[in-house]
Amino acid sequence: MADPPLNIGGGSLLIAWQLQDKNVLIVGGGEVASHRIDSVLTADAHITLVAPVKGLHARTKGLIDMYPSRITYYDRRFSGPDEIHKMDMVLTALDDAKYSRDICEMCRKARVPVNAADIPELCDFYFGAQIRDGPLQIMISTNGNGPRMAALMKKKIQTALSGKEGEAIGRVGVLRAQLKKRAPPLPPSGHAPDGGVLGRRRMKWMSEVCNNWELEDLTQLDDATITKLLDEGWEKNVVPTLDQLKGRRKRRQPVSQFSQWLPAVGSFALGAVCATLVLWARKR
Ligand SMILES: C[C@@]1(CC(=O)O)c2cc3[nH]c(cc4nc(cc5[nH]c(cc(n2)[C@H]1CCC(=O)O)[C@@](C)(CC(=O)O)[C@@H]5CCC(=O)O)C(CC(=O)O)=C4CCC(=O)O)c(CCC(=O)O)c3CC(=O)O
Ligand SMILES: NC(=O)C1=CN([C@@H]2O[C@H](COP(=O)(O)OP(=O)(O)OC[C@H]3O[C@@H](n4cnc5c(N)ncnc54)[C@H](O)[C@@H]3O)[C@@H](O)[C@H]2O)C=CC1
Repeated sequence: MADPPLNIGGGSLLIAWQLQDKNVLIVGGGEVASHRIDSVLTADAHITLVAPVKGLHARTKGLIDMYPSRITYYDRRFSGPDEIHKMDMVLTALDDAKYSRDICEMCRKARVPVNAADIPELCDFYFGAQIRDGPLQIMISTNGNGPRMAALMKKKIQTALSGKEGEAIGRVGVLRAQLKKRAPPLPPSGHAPDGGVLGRRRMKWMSEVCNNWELEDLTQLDDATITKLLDEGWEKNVVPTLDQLKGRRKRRQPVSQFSQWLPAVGSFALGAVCATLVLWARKR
């Protein structure tokens, strides 16, 4: 095994926090709060939003109207620690740093994780620039150094993506779920009778499918093709290609312009050499 790195530390923990059906309190209703609402709704949590109506940004207003069953809105100022206790997370986006500070303190006492958009040093976690394509979620963080730089890095990364990744990953998710049904990770007893041999074979096979298949081919994994891949691949312990599964001949590699013209150019050159030799021989 490789040695552990020497200069470890100085970063933050990058995790995909599961918030389904959890309660998130957002204090403040400006533009920053509106983007917090987007992020929290994407994670399927329930939002309690506390902000006086006169300070609401149009975007925030729109979201409150659009998702009445997912956002419980209170037209008032934050009222105190009682608002925090039942929360799984608190986000403040206020124009009043003193207030943000007080709320952070209350959260710390109640051991509720908190992010204050205007006070990085009091945040338990930071937001980042996000790229989302279905199940693919990429977060770019500069760890508080340059939020605008995170937005610029996002644009760079976006240009490197084809747009097919989310769909391909979604289909891999369905394949994995079907495979786990055929070869369950653990029996109800919680103890693998074969010492984990099946589990290791399952993971190796799954990794090989991801490694060997083109992204484009993975997007073609409809339900019927998944069943076929499991029958003819997993059950026989091989990883067939999409072409093999569909009974197609291997697709030809695209030929370059040059190799396409090579035979014609070659024949012409050979003809020219022969003609020159004949003429030269006649002259002599
Ligand atoms: C620490 C952090 C806390 C947190 O918010 O979690 C934080 C803090 C602060 N941001 C401030 C300003 C700006 N923030 C942005 C933009 C974004 N800020 C985001 C995250 C974070 N911002 C966290 C660190 C993330 C990291 O380091 O990677 C992004 C990535 C995600 C998001 O907010 O959802 C989102 C881009 C998303 C996208 O475009 O995709 C822009 C540019 C713009 O709006 O285009 C500016 C103006 C230019 C500038 O200052 O750089 C100020 C006021 C500073 C002041 O008053 O001078 C503070 C407070 C302070 O630093 O004191
Ligand atoms: N982290 C980030 O990405 C960024 C953070 N910021 C910071 O985020 C904060 C919010 O920015 P904006 O949304 O543009 O501000 P904003 O001024 O548009 O909104 C502030 C909101 O807080 C509400 N508010 C004020 N006191 C309140 C209280 N006691 N209880 C409930 N609600 C209250 C106001 O009614 C308003 O809705 C600012 O401090 C700003 O400096 C700004 C840009 C980016």
